Amino acid sequence: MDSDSLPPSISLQLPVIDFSNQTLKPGSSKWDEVKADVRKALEDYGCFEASFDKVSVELKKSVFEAMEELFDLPVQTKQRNVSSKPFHGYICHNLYQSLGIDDANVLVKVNDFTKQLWPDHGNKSTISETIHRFSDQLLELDVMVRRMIMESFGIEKYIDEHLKTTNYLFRMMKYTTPLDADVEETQVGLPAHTDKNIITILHQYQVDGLEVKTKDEKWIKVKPSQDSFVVMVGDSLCALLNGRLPSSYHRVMMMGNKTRYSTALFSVPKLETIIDSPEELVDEEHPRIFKPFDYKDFVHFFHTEAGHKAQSTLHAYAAL
Ligand SMILES: O=C(O)CCC(=O)C(=O)O
Ligand SMILES: [Fe+2]
Repeated sequence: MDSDSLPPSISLQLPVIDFSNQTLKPGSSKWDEVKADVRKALEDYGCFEASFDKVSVELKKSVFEAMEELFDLPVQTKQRNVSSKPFHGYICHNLYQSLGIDDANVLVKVNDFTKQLWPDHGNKSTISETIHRFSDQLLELDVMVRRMIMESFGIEKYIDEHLKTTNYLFRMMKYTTPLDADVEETQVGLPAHTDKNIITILHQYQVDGLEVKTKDEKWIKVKPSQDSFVVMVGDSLCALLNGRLPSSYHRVMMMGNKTRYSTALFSVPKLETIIDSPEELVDEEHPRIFKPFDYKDFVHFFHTEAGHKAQSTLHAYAAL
């Protein structure tokens, strides 16, 4: 049987790393300890669960309520969530719907999004503030993880330059199964894929469904938890690191007829950015694996037939 159609193993669990320590500052011994755990977890799984209490339970609840209100809008209204960038706006296929906000850490941009959906706006600025605050707090986790990874591979001198070449896309997802779905039946919410960006930070609201694949082709079911976020390596980070960290292969499987909500903060290379691993990561033991590429062309390739068919878009597109 093709491993993509296998059910998840019940005994496996992702590593959990604690980011709640308020004194987690670069250079501290705690920082170095967490950095080593991050590197190990990402080498082994391409992802881990971060417990991060900076985002309060109340804020998560407000984001959830905002999502309920947003997805309850008529389809024609949701379709006003458009973007000049490909696949950044409203998407709907099968069980999956998603709304996207580019530069969600910039309040004006989040307000533009809510104004697209509610032109007379009214009191919707509270929704913008909620989404902005949530993205802004998660951004701290993204930057900490990226700094740790770059330090760990001895390329921290590039961090400022690297951070300047990326921005943040926030996506809200709703998965709806048919009301009459059999409670025992499993349906594909989102087919197995790797993300194309740098880092993805996912949160699932109460209803599970996220599964990640291990190196030996087993699926791990990620249990939703109040204060944990799943941090994943995307293809662009894998390429930047000359393949030293694998990107996470994951999918969403839906059981029964529960509606599922999730959010994702993606750090994404700006469209014209060239992804190229620094010389420090290339030597005899680690020959260059990928040709330098323009992120825009890579995403474009992903949306071609060859890109969709490939088991690894990154290898099909950029392997030397
Ligand atoms: O909904 C989820 O938990 C996963 C979403 C996802 O993988 C994606 O948007 O790339
Ligand atoms: Fe994904």
